[in-house]
Amino acid sequence: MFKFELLKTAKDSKARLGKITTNHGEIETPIFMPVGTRATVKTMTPDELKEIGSQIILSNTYHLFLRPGTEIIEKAGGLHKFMNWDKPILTDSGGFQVFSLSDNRKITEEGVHFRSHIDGSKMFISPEKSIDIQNILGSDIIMAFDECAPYPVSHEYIDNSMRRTLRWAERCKVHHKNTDNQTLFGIIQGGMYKDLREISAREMVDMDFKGYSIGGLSVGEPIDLMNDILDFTTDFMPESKPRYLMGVGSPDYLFEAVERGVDMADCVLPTRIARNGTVLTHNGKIAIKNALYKEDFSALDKECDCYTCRNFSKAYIRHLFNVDEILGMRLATIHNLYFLLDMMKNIRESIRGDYFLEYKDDFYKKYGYK
Ligand SMILES: CNc1nc2c(CCNCc3ccccc3)c3nc(N)[nH]c(=O)c3cc2[nH]1
Ligand SMILES: [Zn+2]
Repeated sequence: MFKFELLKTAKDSKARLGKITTNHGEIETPIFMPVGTRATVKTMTPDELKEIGSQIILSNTYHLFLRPGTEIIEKAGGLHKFMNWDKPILTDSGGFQVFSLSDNRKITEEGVHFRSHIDGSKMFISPEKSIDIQNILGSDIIMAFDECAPYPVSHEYIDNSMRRTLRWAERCKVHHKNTDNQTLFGIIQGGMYKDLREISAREMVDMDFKGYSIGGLSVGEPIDLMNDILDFTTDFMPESKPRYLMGVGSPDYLFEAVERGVDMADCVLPTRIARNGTVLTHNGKIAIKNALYKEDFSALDKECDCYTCRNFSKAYIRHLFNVDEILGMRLATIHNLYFLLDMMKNIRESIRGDYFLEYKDDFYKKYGYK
C-alpha cells in the first residue's frame, strides 16, 4: 500500500509537513534519506541506522544489477531480507548511475548500452529492465528510468532528452505491474530551462504517478540556479503527492529545498565526507584530522546528543583517523547522519509550530552560511 497525507503547509513559504505510509512502515516528511548504494549505508548496521532515526534508506538498481546480480537477491527473498532492513527502501532506476559511473555508453530510444564499470563487459538497461530489476529488489518506492542530462548543455539537447525520458516514463508505467507492494515515481527533467521543465512536469502529472521526483538538478549548477528551477517546478506538481529532490543533501540545500515545497531528499555527501574525516557541526564543517584537535577532549559538537558525541572526544576521533582505524569512519558517519536526520526532525517541528523560516535563519547564522 502507499499513502501520502499532507498534514500542514507553512503560511510564509511552500514548506510542508507530510506522512507517507508504505507496507514497511511510515515516513514523516520532510525527510532526508541515507544512501545505501550496494545494499549497505557504508559502515552502518541496520540497528545503528534505526538508533539514529533513519526511517528509510536508498539502494541502487545499477550497482546491485552488476553485483551481486539480481538472481542472488531474488533467492534471498528480496533486498529487505538480503540486507536485513525491515523499514522502507527506495531504489533509483539506474539511469543516473550509468551516466555517472560507466564510460562509452550509448543512449538509444530502446535504452542505454554501456560497459560495466567493474569489468568493462557490455551491458544494456531499458525502462522495462529497470522496472524488472527493482521489482526483484522488492523496494517500496521505485523510480522510472530516466536520463539525467549533464550540465551545462544546450536547450536542444535537453528538449530531446526530456521528451525521450517522457516516453521512457510511459513505458515504465505500462510495464509496472506490482502496484500494491511497489510504488512508481515519475522523474521530472528539463535541465535549467523553465519552458522544458513546464512541459516535463505537465506531461508527467498527466501520467498520474503516485509521487514525483525532480531530477536533473544538483549536477554542478550554482545553488541559486537550482533554487530558481526548483521553485518554478514545484508549482506544477500536485500538492497531494510527495515531491522527491534527487541528490541533495548538505544542510543549506536541504533547507532551500524544503522552503520550496520538497518532501524528500537523498545524498551521499554526509556519509562520503564522514569517511574522510569531514564532520558537520552546528558551527559549520570541521576537518577532524586537523592538528587543532590534537588535545581537544570536547565532543565533535557540543549541541549533539548522538552516540559519538556522548562517548568520544575530538582528540580520540582525530587519533583514529590519523592511524586509519575503521572506528573513526564509523563514529564520524554516525554523527553526520544523526546531524542531518536530527536537523530534518527540527525542520518538521518548525513547520508544525509555524517557525520554519526563523529556524532556518538561526541555523544559517550559527552554521556560518549568512
Ligand atoms: C548528486 N546529484 C544528483 N544525484 C542525482 C540522482 C541520483 C540520486 N541518488 C540516488 C541514489 C540511490 C541509491 C544509491 C545512490 C544514489 C538522480 N537520479 C535519477 N534517477 N535521475 C536524476 O535526474 C538524478 C539527478 C541527480 N543529481
Ligand atoms: Zn554527534
